[in-house]
Amino acid sequence: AKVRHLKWEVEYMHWSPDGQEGVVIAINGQFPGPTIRARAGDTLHLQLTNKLHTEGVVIHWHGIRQIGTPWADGTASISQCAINPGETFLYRFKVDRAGTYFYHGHYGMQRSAGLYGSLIVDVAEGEKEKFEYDGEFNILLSDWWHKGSHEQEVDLSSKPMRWIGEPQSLLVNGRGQFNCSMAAHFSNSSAVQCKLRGSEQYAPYILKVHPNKTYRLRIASSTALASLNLAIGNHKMRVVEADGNYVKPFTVDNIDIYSGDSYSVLFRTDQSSSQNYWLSATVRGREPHTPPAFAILNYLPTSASILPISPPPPSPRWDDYAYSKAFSNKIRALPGSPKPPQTHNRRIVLLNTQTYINGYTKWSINNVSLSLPSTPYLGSIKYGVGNAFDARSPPDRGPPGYDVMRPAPNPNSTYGSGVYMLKFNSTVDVILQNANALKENVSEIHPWHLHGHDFWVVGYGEGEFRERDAARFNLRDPPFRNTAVIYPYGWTAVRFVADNPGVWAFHCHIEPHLHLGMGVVFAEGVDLVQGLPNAAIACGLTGEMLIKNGTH
Ligand SMILES: O=C1O[C@H]([C@@H](O)CO)C(O)=C1O
Repeated sequence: AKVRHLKWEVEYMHWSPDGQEGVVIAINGQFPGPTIRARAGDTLHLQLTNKLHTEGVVIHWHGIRQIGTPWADGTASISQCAINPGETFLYRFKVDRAGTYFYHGHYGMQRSAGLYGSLIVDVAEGEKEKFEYDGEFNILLSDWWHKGSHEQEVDLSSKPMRWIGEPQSLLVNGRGQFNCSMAAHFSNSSAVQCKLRGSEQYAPYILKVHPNKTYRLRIASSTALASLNLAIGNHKMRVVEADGNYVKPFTVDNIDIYSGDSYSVLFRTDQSSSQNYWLSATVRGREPHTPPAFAILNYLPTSASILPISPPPPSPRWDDYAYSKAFSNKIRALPGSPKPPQTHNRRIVLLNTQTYINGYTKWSINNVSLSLPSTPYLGSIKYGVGNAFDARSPPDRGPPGYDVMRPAPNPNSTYGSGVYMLKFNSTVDVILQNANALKENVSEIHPWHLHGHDFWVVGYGEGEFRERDAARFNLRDPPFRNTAVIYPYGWTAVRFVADNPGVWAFHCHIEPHLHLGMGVVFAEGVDLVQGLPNAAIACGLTGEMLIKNGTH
């Protein structure tokens, strides 16, 4: 195993992700940020310098569990103090398991501003993957708005809330087309055909393949909002990995991918090599106002500039939830994967509701809308600093008798910064309970992401979760993941072991929803945390503590 040294500078730059110029948060002048490639067991030693002139920054390593390094999780107000302009922070952590991961900003809405990139961990030297392939590609999916992220933050925090709406474009590896479509000739919209030379910042990503080979396609979604369906025209995909864990392989025409998810699929280049093919991503779960994203599967020696002659692959209707649920249900752990404990110590039901606080629109969990404290939890809990956050734990259940099928009779909630204190090494069930939003007959998809752990996705259900539903949990081959979706008016049950000392966010990965309070905070074994760097706690009340102790 190696120590990999990286030096990154984060700064705004002009960029045209979709043909219209805006500003993005770039890393070392790149958008998306550089792809990190390491081997399982390696340590990343990453010096991050904040070159944003007037705002802090942090980066979260999505899917990396940060075992023993909770201060490196990159969550502002939770694991560390935001890195101030001009400052350099050292992220040092182990990538302990091969898989497809990514990284992104976790402060305000910096992910929406384009702060993201891929993190690929190969198997350790001398080890073999559990499946074979001749080559691989990596795709990071995202969505893009023409309105800047700061204005979006203001819109969301206004009274009444101004919703950000649907993205203008979907991006594949940071590339999309807004002013034109590569598939205009197949569509009945007024889109004009793109005339691209290939050198544009928004030219499509090209996957160059040789015929009759097997390729691994790594896919991760860093979208701020959009749930997606991804397909490769005329090609089937065999799903082999989800969120850094092997799954029992299964073959499909297309996959659903929610924000925070990652997958590996294998595909065989068994089609005519005199043509190229579409790779497309379309919106699911929200009425689409965003055209599909395209990349080109280019069969060599055919020229990449020859557009596919077949229409883009069909995608399911945006509101065909049965289709999505069928896909979710196909995802099972590969035999030999970690098995869930057969019993639990605590069951927490998290009711997801859209609410008001003094007329401001919020998202709330058990009627509490997460409001992050100015002193990061990890330091304040470790050092027992008082009054850093709400001392009262948030509730383990929503209001009794709540009707998840209807708008709440009383839609008001309150702010909170309390923490779910989990007993170290205990087994925790969390039931994510969806409900009707503020408007009648509206309930949306929310992909929930857990930091510091993987969980077993042990069940999905419709309507309100009842204790007897637990008898149907899949404790035999549930997938081990870090992100799980809740479907409209449904519930999703996950189980995990609280065995990683630290303070961990668990939240909806839709960035505007998190910004509006849709998350909770778990803490376990914080007294066991070692080696908290001063730079991670040098703000707020822990910063004052450092000064008093003369360590500063
Ligand atoms: O948080 C959200 O707000 C809007 C809508 O509910 C109010 O405009 C929407 O679709 C969300 O996901």
